[in-house]
Amino acid sequence: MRIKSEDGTKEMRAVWFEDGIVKLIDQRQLPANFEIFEAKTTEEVAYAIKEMVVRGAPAIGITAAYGMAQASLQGRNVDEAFEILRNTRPTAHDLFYALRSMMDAINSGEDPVKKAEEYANDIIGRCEKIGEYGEKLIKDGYRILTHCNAGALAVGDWGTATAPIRKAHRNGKKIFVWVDETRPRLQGARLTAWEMVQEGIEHAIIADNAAGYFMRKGEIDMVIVGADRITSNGDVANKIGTYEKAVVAKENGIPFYVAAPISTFDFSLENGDQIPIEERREEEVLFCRECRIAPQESHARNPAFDVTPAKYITGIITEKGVFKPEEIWKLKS
Ligand SMILES: CSC[C@@H](O)[C@@H](O)C(=O)COP(=O)(O)O
Repeated sequence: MRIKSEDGTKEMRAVWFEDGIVKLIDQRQLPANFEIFEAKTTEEVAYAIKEMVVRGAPAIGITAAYGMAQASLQGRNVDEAFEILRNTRPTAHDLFYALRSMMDAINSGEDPVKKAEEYANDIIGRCEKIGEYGEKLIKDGYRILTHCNAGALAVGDWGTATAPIRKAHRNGKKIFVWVDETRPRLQGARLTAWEMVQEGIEHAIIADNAAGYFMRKGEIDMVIVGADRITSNGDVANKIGTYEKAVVAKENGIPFYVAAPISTFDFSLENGDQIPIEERREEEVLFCRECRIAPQESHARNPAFDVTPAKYITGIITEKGVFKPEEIWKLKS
């Protein structure tokens, strides 16, 4: 269930650690080019996270875990590495969860490389479980909408929102996936569509503002998205545009599911208003790839995430089962 290399001969994860180097499929380049980015220092790992060479909450966490292992292997001050990596992207909870796990392990004398590898395997294993629980919600013939990329590239393997989709497809259910293009970085059109092609899953890319049209026409049976942070009351931060999909889904009586491992849950926050929302460079909106699409005089705003209130969410698919937002307190350890 890994990602296939460009020539289809090798299977790989979105991120791995080899010879002291953090290696990443450069997600900025897909699907046009398949290139591996090599991060040899903490600063380069931080750059890869910040500039979205790697993106998606669980994959960001795994990259940070390898970054900590690398820093420790290089004899670098791990507190300093922790700070550098912590200040890359503010919304995805997995980043902080991974950094804390690594610091605890390092402080208690565990082998950091082994720990980072265990961390990656654990998160990917959790996502496979999400696939098993989520698959049961998908009926034969379902047409499923997803937003952004919550696939293998966003985790390392399997994905969160795409794990149930992949399992359903593998189990022989006939499914169809509506892929939101996901402006401004086009994670849907570039990355989710690329993964659907790799898996041979029937799909169509739609403009971000087209989902409501298809919902009203009765052409969407369910929505599954990933999450960057989930708070105690079941509010969910995810890629900008998720909120409006959830509201329109509820209006049309379409079930709206969020898929995420427990590493994405932040029980220290009561509700979604407390989640720090990353605001990225205006150029991401003013340009489409290298081409400026807006007048030279215009400015833009670019929040990378929004918060979907719990009341719009039918269920949260985790490695421990499917929970209503008001039930997630049961997952608090
Ligand atoms: C399994 S990934 C879940 C989320 O991280 C994903 O839906 C998302 O919003 C990614 O945002 P990105 O800005 O591409 O890192």
